[in-house]
Amino acid sequence: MAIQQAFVAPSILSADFAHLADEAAAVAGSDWLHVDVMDNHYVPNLTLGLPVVKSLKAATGIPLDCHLMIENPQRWAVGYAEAGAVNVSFHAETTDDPIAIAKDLRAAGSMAGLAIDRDTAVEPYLSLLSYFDTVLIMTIKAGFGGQAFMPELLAKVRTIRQAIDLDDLSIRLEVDGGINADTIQAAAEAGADTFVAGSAVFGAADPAEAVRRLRALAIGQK
Ligand SMILES: O=C(CO)[C@H](O)[C@H](O)COP(=O)(O)O
Ligand SMILES: [Fe+2]
Repeated sequence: MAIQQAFVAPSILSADFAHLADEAAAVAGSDWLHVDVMDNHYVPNLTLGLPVVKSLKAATGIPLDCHLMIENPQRWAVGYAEAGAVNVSFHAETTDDPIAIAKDLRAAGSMAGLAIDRDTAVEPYLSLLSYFDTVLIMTIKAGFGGQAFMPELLAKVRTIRQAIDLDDLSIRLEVDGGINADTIQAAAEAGADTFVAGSAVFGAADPAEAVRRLRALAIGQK
């Protein structure tokens, strides 16, 4: 069944980490709140982990979309599901057994997400899609916010969209990196339905308005 509604997921990577509850409240109308977990191993950057996600879960009603940029996701991913995240994405590059992690995530009550980094092809994963509820295509190299969108990576979005539609799968197709008012329409046209935006939301004078504008652009209203 095709997903109809476009989701905008502000990334708290670009928020003020000393005031995360307030920052979440500033984007209360968002569909998901995107939480970038980085371990300084898979990516050369360090952000936050399970204790912060647990506290955020208690502080906001926005469903948490955890993007794990960490090694050894088989050890850690389920904890984020148990902490109440609606979706937990781990990187295909970090495991030899993505199916096992996906099954564990679903069993723990969250959606299972497969994230694909800039330099990774999607074709080897097409046969695994039924184990996943979301696919996150990086439109930058994972690791830092504020990077420029790479339109050539939308070819991967088109490939995944085709596979989802061919098999009538219920999968959210998420794009992450450099999404803003100038790039979101191209991502939507390629087939994305879920849009992560960090600097374009938390760098805006009015983050709530930025979310509304991005959603409207994604559904072609402006
Ligand atoms: O996963 C990420 C970085 O690895 C972030 O979600 C992403 O960078 C969002 O920030 P921006 O919209 O500023 O690019
Ligand atoms: Fe992310």
